[in-house]
Amino acid sequence: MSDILEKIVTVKREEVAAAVKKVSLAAMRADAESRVLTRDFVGALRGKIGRGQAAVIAEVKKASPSKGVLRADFIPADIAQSYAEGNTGSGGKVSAACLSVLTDRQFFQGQPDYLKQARASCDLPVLRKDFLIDPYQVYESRAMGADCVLLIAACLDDAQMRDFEAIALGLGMAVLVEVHDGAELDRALKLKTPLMGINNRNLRTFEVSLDTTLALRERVPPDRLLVTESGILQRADVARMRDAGVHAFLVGEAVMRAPEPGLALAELFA
Ligand SMILES: O=C(O)c1ccccc1NCC(=O)[C@H](O)[C@H](O)COP(=O)(O)O
Repeated sequence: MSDILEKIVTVKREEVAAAVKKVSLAAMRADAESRVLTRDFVGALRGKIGRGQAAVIAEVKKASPSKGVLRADFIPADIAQSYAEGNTGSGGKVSAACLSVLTDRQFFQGQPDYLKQARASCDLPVLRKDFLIDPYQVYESRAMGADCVLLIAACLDDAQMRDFEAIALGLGMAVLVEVHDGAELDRALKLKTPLMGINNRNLRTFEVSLDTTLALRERVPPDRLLVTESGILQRADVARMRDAGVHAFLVGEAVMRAPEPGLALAELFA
């Protein structure tokens, strides 16, 4: 595990230990199980692709470890609405299929309330973007309203990925499993989820290369839905991915830095 991941995981263990003291695992589980209405994350992505449109998971991210603060006027509800409404780029109307909301406080300046605010402001399914290392956080994700959780292969062993996936699916959530290399992809393909995220950002060096997706894409079977993550900054990046048969995107920085995120989305995916 890289230095930054090591630090993040250490903080997450501390956060979980503190959270369990306030709300027990049993109480968090009961809260999660009482929230039965999830929005269909996979269906939203497949729907866009079926209509020949880009399937975009648009991110609500105030800051990141690699780039610092991305946006000073950070109002999650407004940003989410802007993504959901979309805009008309030169190629027609474009809107997001889903949202991704950073809930990590220490490294991304996020918080669970941002997810709640973003979800309440629109009808898009929402990914909780955080570093899950304990089952407690999977229940917590549903309790805060998430429709999908992220499982990062670099942070989890096979048994954890399988167990966390089972909990998430049992709660009606989708699972986006994230990989960065072939060994992680092989492990991820043992899961049931169709959502395979290939992160173009090396979490150790922060170096971003779209070649990561291009190198791994042929190893993703056709029954899975490949999501290319990170580093999609300009229309040429989108075109490169489309030429390679990749139609689902997780995009943060490019749209978060723009004055009007929905307009930036439309221009990027026109
Ligand atoms: O964004 C970071 O600096 C980062 C650092 C360490 C671990 C994860 C990190 N980002 C999480 C993400 O996966 C991105 O927010 C997401 O893929 C969007 O990426 P981008 O479009 O490049 O903002």
